Amino acid sequence: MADLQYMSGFCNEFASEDPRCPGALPEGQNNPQQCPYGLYAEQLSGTAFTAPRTENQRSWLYRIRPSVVHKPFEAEEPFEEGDRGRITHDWDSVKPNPNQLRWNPFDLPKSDAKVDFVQGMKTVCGAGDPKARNGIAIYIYTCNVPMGDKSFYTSDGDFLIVPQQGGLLITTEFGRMQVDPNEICVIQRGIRFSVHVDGPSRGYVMEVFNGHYELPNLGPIGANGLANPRDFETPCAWYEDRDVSGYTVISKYHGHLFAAKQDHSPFDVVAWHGNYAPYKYDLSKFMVINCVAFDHADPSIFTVLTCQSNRAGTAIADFVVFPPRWSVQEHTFRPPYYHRNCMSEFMGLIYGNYEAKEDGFQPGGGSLHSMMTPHGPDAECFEKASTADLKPHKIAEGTMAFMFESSLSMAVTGWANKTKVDPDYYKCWQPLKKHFNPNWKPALKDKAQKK
Ligand SMILES: O=C(O)Cc1cc(O)ccc1O
Ligand SMILES: [Fe+2]
Repeated sequence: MADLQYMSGFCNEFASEDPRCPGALPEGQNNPQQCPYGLYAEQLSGTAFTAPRTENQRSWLYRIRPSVVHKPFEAEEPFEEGDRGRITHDWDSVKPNPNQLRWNPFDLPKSDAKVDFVQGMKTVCGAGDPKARNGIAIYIYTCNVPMGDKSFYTSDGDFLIVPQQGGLLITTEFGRMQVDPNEICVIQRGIRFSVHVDGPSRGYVMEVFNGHYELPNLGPIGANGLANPRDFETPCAWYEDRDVSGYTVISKYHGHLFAAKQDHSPFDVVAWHGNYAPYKYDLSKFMVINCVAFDHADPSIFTVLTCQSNRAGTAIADFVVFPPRWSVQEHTFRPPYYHRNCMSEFMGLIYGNYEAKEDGFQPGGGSLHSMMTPHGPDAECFEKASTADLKPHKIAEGTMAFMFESSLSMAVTGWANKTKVDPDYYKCWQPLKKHFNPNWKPALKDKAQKK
């Protein structure tokens, strides 16, 4: 395992030099007539030049060759026959499907197939258009071989990657990071990266076509809590000076893949500074807040990262986790409530199970409860939790479920409509019994509880 170095903090103004080239960052200016070590200066803008200072994101990269040294991009051939559209933002070629959807674990590549991260990425659902810079896409990747002399970037948005099986050693222009299951990383628009895996690997990706992921406001929670800024880790500069004939750079542009050849590795950034840089985060560091009196708090208390729309408090995308925690509420139905939401909820499971559906929802699978589609605990969960002894319980131990929640109404792709869909999902709610009793009277115990 490579010795990887990180810098701590969320979206800081970082400055990093590969230790092999001390002084590679120009002093006091960005564009000296000649950069130290004969490097080229290149700016990578993550916001408009004129974005307010509090939102402005850009980095300066000092590299062996500028990124522009490549042959023209050409449309990538589909990986397999009939595979065209595995990455797509065409939401209109498939009939809408408002049903509750659950996917069994997505298949890992067969052992005799060689599939890398980019080849194994497929769009599950999404909405909007990267051309208009408004929308999101959710992908599943399954792969089993490193990308080798190939790198990838998306011109369309920022990637939030959630590995579920198999660690990812990700080389980026800013340095290298190891991202294992129960960790996540964000790689922003334009940043080239190459994923190394050691075996069968699977995970989830959410891409936002506008804005950037940020930490949620904490409001009355105060100055600390949830995902704390210092627990985010950004790689330190690392470069390779490697001439390679036929190195491939893949670009996702307007939802299509394009490949360009160049004769060197793009990971030739010797030093960089700025606040537009990839980062990773270990979900076990999330400082969980939960209800300690009564009632079920909305899952927004578990928000790790959010990408806001222009409407105050309404997210284009929230990344929410359901970590191990104590459940202590009194006279309360403790699991998630029954729900119809003006947001869309895609859920995934990294390991273990999920409180509201202990069976059927499996690690490496997924579920989608679309806008206003009813959902909630399955019948078994309802019966158990309605009569459970309400002592303090540690819940979700050894589990990590998560949710990508969006104010956009997402469409499901043709691939996802016919792959690993659990046709019986709806059945988990059918046994929910009628408990209505028009002659019901409050029990003495209930009155006492409410005092
Ligand atoms: O399981 C879900 O649907 C996600 C969810 C969890 C929760 O605690 C409350 C509401 C909600 O939608
Ligand atoms: Fe929900």
